[in-house]
This record gives sequence, structure tokens and C-alpha cells, in this order.
Amino acid sequence: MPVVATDISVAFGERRVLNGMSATFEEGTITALRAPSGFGKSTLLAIIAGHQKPDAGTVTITSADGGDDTPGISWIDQASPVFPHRTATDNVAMGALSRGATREESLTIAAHNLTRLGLDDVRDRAGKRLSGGERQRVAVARSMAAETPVILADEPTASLDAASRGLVIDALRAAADAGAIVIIATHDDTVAESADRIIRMDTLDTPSAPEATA
Ligand SMILES: Nc1ncnc2c1ncn2[C@@H]1O[C@H](COP(=O)(O)OP(=O)(O)OP(=O)(O)O)[C@@H](O)[C@H]1O
Repeated sequence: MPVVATDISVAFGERRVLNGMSATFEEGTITALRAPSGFGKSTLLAIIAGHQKPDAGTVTITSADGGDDTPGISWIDQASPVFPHRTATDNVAMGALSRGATREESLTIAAHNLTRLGLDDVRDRAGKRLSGGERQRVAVARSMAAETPVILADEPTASLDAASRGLVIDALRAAADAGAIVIIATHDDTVAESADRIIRMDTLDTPSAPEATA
């Protein structure tokens, strides 16, 4: 079931950031949120995640079976927490454990996802000894291991070189191909080119403005 944002408005003091924005995010697609800094990309992701309440408007996320349970949501950003005293493997395995995998299964799933994100060399390294870019990829790997139906990524390639960026894009693409709803706030042209759809948030300053360009 899609994520549906309807008539979302947010202001911080006098500054109106989102003004009656509506958008639907379908399963199996990557949507890139694009705009210069300050147009509310992160704010929209935070509202979809439920981290922040809009002044007006609603977000509905219905689980695949049509029930009321909110489906799992992964959040990936540069500040995604990594447990400092646990290894990269354990950090990623937690994603699989969170969906009910056994410890043994989780370690296999973690190994697979560490490899696909180019993290084999640091799999036994404690979280606190990982670089910023490695932590960011651990967060992506954990999200892949968790197989959440919704993945919200705020500048997921910000600390990464071109090779690592490609691995993150490939992972997010694979998640979407498996049915996930992937929404990415990004300034990175390469990430945006990999998306199925781009929403230009700087063209959305009036209610009922056209919501997206392909
Ligand atoms: N908690 C807050 N209190 C006050 N202002 C805020 C708050 N959160 C965000 N803002 C402001 O709202 C605007 C939108 O912020 P947001 O982080 O959503 O933009 P963005 O498009 O993601 O920017 P960037 O590309 O720099 O990450 C900015 O002007 C920001 O300063």
C-alpha cells in the first residue's frame, strides 16, 4: 500500500516550509526529493516517519495486508546511530533480528549485506571505530537486513565516494525492486538519476501545485 501525504503544511515561526503539499509514494519505487537547501526535504521525511507533526495534513501508511499496523520504516541519514561497542556485523544483524530472524540467520543476512555495501574489511570492527562513510553504509546495510517496507533516506550518500555511492544506490534499487517504498532527500545528481520519480519541492509552494515530474 502506498504512503499518502495529503495537504501537509508546516511553518517554523514565520517561515512556511511546506504549504499544502500532497504526494503519493508507491510500492516498488524510488522517489527523489529535490530542492535547494531549506525547502523542507528533511522536514517531509520526518513527518512521514512520524518524527515530526505537521501543522495540518495527514500521512497514511497502510500495511500490506490492509491492517492498521504501521509497517516498519527505516530511517537512514548521516547521523544514523551505530551501536559503538558492537561490531559492524552485529549492527547489521540487528536489522534482521528486528524482523524475527534467528541469531544464526541474522549473521548470514548481515554478512550478505556487509558484502554488498563494500564493508567486508570492517565487519569485525566496533561501531565507534568506523568512519562516517562506513557508518552510513552500515545504516544502509541494517536497513536492507530489516527489509522494512518503507525506507526514508536523508542524504544517504553525503559522506561517500563514488564507488560507495554506487553500492548504496544499488542497494536501495534492489529494495525498491523487492517492493519497498523508497524516498530519498538528495542533492546528489547520481542518486536522483537512479530514482523512478523526482519531486521538485521548490516548485510546490502553492497548494494543489503539480506534485511531481517524472
Ligand atoms: N525544528 C526547527 N525549528 C526551526 N526551523 C526549522 C526546524 N527544522 C527545520 N527548520 C527550517 O525549516 C527549513 C526546512 O528545513 P529542512 O531541513 O527540511 O530543509 P532541507 O530541504 O532538507 O534542507 P537541506 O538540503 O539543507 O538538508 C529550513 O529553513 C530550516 O532551517
